[in-house]
Amino acid sequence: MAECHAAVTDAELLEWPKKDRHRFLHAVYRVGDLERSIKFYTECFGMKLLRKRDVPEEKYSNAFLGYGPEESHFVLELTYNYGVDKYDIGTGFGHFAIATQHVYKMVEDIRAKGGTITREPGPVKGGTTVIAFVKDPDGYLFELIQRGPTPEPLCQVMLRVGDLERSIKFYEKALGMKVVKKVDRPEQKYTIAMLGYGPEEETTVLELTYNYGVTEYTKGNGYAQVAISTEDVYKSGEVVNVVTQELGGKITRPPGPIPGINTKIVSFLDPDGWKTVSSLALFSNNNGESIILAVLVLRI
Ligand SMILES: C[C@@H](O)C(=O)SC[C@H](NC(=O)CC[C@H](N)C(=O)O)C(=O)NCC(=O)O
Repeated sequence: MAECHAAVTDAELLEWPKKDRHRFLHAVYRVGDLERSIKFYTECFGMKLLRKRDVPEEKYSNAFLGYGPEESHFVLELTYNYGVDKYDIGTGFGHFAIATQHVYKMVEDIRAKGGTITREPGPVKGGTTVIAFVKDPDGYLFELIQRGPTPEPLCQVMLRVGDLERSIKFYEKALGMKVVKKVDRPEQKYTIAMLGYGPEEETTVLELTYNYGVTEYTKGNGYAQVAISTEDVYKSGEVVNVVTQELGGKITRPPGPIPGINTKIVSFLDPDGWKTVSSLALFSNNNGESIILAVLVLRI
């Protein structure tokens, strides 16, 4: 009887992420020289510096960059830890992607400014979309993708996973994401799934890549996390608890406030060992009014 009751409760709980208001908020990663990164992202990628903050008591600074305000756009949160000028990016993190109408021109402009092009512009192997890859000053890769005009140029976070179907189930169940595209390229021996909350041409997606036969990657210590909004961090924590029991992963920080600031978080590991956190943030609703939502943060 008790088991039956628990099953019903879990089933009801798993409905919550489908109703929740999720969106990709920001990605956090560590850089060795904040001013160098700001110069590169503003001059080479055309991003705006949205804000900076220094936290001397904890010996770090942040810079927030992107193509629009944090209240409505996905942004990059760069962290500089005092005195640390180098990070290991690992093999699991893939890239961030920028959608542009002009990949060839953007590449030439970046090259002229001294940027490193690691993959020249041209159709993706096995497909037709024109892409290029650029390495930032810390070694993080940015894929440039040729597309029409988009409200969200910062369009992908690519992570490699060891079992794509398991990961898809995890992100669908725990975070209410949907598979918006799946591509298998047997010739190139990989499958990718784009997961998110809307069409990939309009909103940021999580691109999960499965390379045939590869189940393990290193995490490094550079890339940190992606933040996803939720209206109720406690309910989301309960959902994650259920999902991790079924699919793997675990909660690493239970839902609750961060001392001293008006932010609530929960953190968890996904089945590949990517971590998750949650917090509170300001957003604008469809009427342009500011509202407060809780935030889930995926972290590796
Ligand atoms: C448009 C969309 O299909 C892409 O851009 S996919 C990009 C493609 N991805 C991979 O190859 C993933 C597997 C790879 N082994 C990895 O782990 O990164 C890519 O990067 N293609 C490179 C190319 O030169 O076309």
